[in-house]
Amino acid sequence: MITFNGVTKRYADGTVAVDNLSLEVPTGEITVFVGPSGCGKTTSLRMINRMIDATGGQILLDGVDVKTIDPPTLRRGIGYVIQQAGLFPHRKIVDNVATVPYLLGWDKKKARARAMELLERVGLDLKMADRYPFQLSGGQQQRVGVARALAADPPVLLMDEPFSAVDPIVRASLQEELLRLQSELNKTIVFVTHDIDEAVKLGDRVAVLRVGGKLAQLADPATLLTRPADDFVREFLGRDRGIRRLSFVSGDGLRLRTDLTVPASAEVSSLRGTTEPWLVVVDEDNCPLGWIASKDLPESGTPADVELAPYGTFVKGRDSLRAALDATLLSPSGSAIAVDESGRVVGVAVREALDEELALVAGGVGGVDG
Ligand SMILES: Nc1ncnc2c1ncn2[C@@H]1O[C@H](COP(=O)(O)OP(=O)(O)OP(=O)(O)O)[C@@H](O)[C@H]1O
Repeated sequence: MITFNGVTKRYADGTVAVDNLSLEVPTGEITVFVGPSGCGKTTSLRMINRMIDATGGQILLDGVDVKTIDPPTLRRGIGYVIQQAGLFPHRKIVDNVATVPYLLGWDKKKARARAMELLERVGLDLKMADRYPFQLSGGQQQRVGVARALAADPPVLLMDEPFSAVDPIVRASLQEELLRLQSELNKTIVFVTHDIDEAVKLGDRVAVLRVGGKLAQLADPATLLTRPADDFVREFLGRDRGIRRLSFVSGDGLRLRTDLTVPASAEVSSLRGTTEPWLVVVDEDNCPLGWIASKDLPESGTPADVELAPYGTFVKGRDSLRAALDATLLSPSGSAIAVDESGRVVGVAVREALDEELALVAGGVGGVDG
């Protein structure tokens, strides 16, 4: 565990970048520092590995004041990832990743084997190993940066805006990759970003800082979105925090109907007279093909003869209520199709089911939070 105990950083010119910061970073979790530019996120992060020394208070690593540990020893147990990866341009990728093992005196073969294992782990093609950084895309370089930080298997990982220099799609995949890695590795991660969406996606806990390096709120994402501590946090979270909060509510509570599917090969005469306004047409594997309005059913033949309306799906057992709501908004029927991991229909959440669930969520919030 990392503990900030009344930590202050006053730079030589008098700027107070961090002011009496107290918080705990629990072992094996991702804690995100988020806040506007200049609020002291990077300074706070770098005081952990003593790239910057605090001018007041204490930072404890598993109960030991980091000031009592000499910086090289301290940093051996702390991986560090920065924006644009910060790779050595004149070293091959494999040697970049093996930097710390080399420094630790591992023999070259063992260090390179470890590097190759890590490249694979962060999802890079091993063909990249013998390239130089400039021969990789920004997203690939960022993966190398993560691999390098993990090379000596440090229990703590500091990440300073590691994904902010890549486009939104690559960024989303790097975030997914980090969550996947973390589910295997359980590192203690401190992650700095100015992007609140990234913070609530990645953080087990999110520390919102305000300019002057003061802690505005420390909470898990769902609590942060539901109960922002003050106007500053509320504004920083943005206007759609009610919707975003649904990302943290499972879609599993939705009541599903299983009587609304019809095979594409069905003889429609058997369906005429149905009182259901919309049905899901499925293929022979029970995967959805689209919605059909019962008023559009042909006189004879099959639903396959009709142009089907678009649909949205969510994966039961995995996706959030937000994904289910999104799925309803993609369907003229106003219902969301629930599928299993392989895309087969397991049921339909009709509008009333959504309403019931949303009412429960709103009820669960309770109290007045503005
Ligand atoms: N070496 C320095 N000397 C004086 N002031 C500094 C120094 N480094 C940072 N600062 C100031 O300390 C404050 C906090 O800076 P810091 O880089 O920690 O913020 P940040 O939240 O990481 O910002 P950003 O999101 O823009 O990177 C800022 O006002 C900055 O100008």
